[in-house]
Amino acid sequence: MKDLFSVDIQFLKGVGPKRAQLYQKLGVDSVGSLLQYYPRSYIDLHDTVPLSAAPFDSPCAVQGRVVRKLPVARLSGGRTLYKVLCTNYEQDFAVTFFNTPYPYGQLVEGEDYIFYGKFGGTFTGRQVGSPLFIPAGQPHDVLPVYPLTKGLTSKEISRSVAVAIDAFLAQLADPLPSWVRTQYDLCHIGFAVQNIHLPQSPQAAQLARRRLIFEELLVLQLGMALLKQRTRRRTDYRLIPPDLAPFTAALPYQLTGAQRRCIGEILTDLQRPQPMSRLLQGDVGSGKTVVAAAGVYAAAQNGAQSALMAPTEILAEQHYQTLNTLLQPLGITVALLTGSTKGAAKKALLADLAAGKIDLLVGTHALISQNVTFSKLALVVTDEQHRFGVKQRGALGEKGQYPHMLVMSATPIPRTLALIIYGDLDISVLDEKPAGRREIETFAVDFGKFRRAVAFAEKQIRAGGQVYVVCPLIEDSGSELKDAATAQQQIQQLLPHRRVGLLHGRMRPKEKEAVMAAFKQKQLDLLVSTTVIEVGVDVPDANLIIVQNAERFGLSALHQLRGRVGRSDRQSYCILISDAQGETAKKRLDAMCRTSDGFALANFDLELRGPGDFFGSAQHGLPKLKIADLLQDRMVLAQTGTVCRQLLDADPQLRQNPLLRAEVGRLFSQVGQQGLN
Ligand SMILES: Nc1ncnc2c1ncn2[C@@H]1O[C@H](COP(=O)(O)OP(=O)(O)OP(=O)(O)O)[C@@H](O)[C@H]1O
Repeated sequence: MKDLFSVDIQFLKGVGPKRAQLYQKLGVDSVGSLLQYYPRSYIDLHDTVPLSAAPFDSPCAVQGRVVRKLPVARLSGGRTLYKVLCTNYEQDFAVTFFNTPYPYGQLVEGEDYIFYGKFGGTFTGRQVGSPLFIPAGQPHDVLPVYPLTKGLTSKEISRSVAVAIDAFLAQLADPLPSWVRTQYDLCHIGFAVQNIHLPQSPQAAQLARRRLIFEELLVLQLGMALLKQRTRRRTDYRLIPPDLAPFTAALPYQLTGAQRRCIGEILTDLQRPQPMSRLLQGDVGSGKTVVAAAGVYAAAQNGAQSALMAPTEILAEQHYQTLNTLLQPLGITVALLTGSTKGAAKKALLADLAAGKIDLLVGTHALISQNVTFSKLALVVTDEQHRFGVKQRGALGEKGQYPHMLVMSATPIPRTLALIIYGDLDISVLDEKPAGRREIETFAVDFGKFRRAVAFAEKQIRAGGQVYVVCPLIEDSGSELKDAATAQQQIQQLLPHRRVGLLHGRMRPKEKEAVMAAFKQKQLDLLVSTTVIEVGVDVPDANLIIVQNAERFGLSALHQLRGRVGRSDRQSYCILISDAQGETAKKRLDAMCRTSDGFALANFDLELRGPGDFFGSAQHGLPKLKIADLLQDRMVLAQTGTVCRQLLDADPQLRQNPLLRAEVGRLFSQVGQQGLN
């Protein structure tokens, strides 16, 4: 469809500059992108009902003959009424349009049509306003319904699409090689485009859909594979593996088998001439940080620098503390750069960095700002990559000569999907928790038990533990939801002798850091917080987490929250407080009580909510798909994966498949990856 993407939509008959602006809002700027603007659903006009059976309050299809078109009536307020009298032989009905002469003009007296709309009015005088209609007996009796923007109706889009198909269908070249179509029984692009928009039958629409889904997933996988190839350039930092003995000897614990295996995989990558691109996937609390630290150690032993980017300041600060404690005794200089590093301190830090005096720079996305220059950046680690995505990952990578990249994620995703979502990465999995960890006991209770939960907290604190209380809101908003500030006061009243802290996202970074540090150093017994503590916070002595209004959190958030405890060999507990009666909420809380396996919970979440939230492209920085769904269409993914490999083996840069290559470029331009060379 290459050329059609350069044909401006405004020059399509019936569109013009004003409508073109509306189309822009839908992301449609060319004839090519219009043809890829697929319907959301279809109205099947096969199913007509007799008028007497048509409901008054929901739309349906009724067949009828136009008896008489009444003269145009001018109404008050400048409105115009176009009214047509029809019959379906047992009863008459009226069809009306306000201010829209076009459909009125299309109806012909004496002809039969199928009308689709809401048949209101009275029992004796049924009336349908602005219905969709087609001549009875027309082969296209399935009408597309498009996602709309204000000012553009589904019918208008359908009309523009029909014009585009009439004018350009013959010019459509198929991006899929013919052997792929034959082998996988896929229809030609021309048939697909025509039948996704104007299906001759529901079966034809199905064939079209399948083919377009196949093409889109293939293009996605090709793009990911090309990105991966790009990272397979030569790096300036082919490292010599260091002796890890001093590193492991300095640790306060033994590495788990999984940690050793993952460190091994990373060190092997670091020796290769191509830069590493690796995802380190591990459930909450599995000990990812120390694995990353081993990579940093290896780089530093080779005289090269590392960077670690965290999604929040709290996490950046925490990583800084952990890594500094771990690495500084080994002679490695660690520094922290966040949005709150300012003035002279920042200037000095940046100068040291550029002079190669800093071995590891930890920070937030401040690391990718322009004035940050490394002298020899060999390893880039990003934490919780779903908050960054493909684009930012690339930006940090550009600060060195193809440095090695390690991405840490706690999001449990089935391997087959991880391969797609992180298609540009190799994967290491930490599938073992540190020794001595016990199952976190989880209870779901109602608000009536709040005082008992606080009494239980007191018991844990007395035994040397620490407690989180998580609330969905910061301050009392007048709703019945528990807010953090009120909860802090209540708990302080119930436990006057305990030190109760408050942490929320609206506090200044310095204040947040101070509270977090106080909690870590056990100057606070109990921390009431909003979800700022959701990701990654590590306070090993914390062994109880109480979540208020637990129904307000999704399963993955609850799992992340619970992961804040159970990070030592202390028995840990999670109390989920909720009065919600809803089925889904109850099922979620039940699942939390049943298992603490992140993968099992993720699968259950998918069943409950559908894939939308979990695999939303916004989270992963993947391009937005137009027709395919990564979860529902995962069977197709297996096929496109095979084709992707076959195509690239024969033609690594897709030079012989320029149409496919152009499709890849277009899909990935959304995530800032134009030059997929
Ligand atoms: N092999 C080990 N033995 C004992 N404790 C360990 C081991 N590895 C890591 N830990 C400790 O376990 C805790 C969790 O480690 P870490 O913070 O790296 O987890 P994580 O994988 O980043 O988890 P999350 O995704 O929840 O942040 C830390 O307190 C860390 O010191």
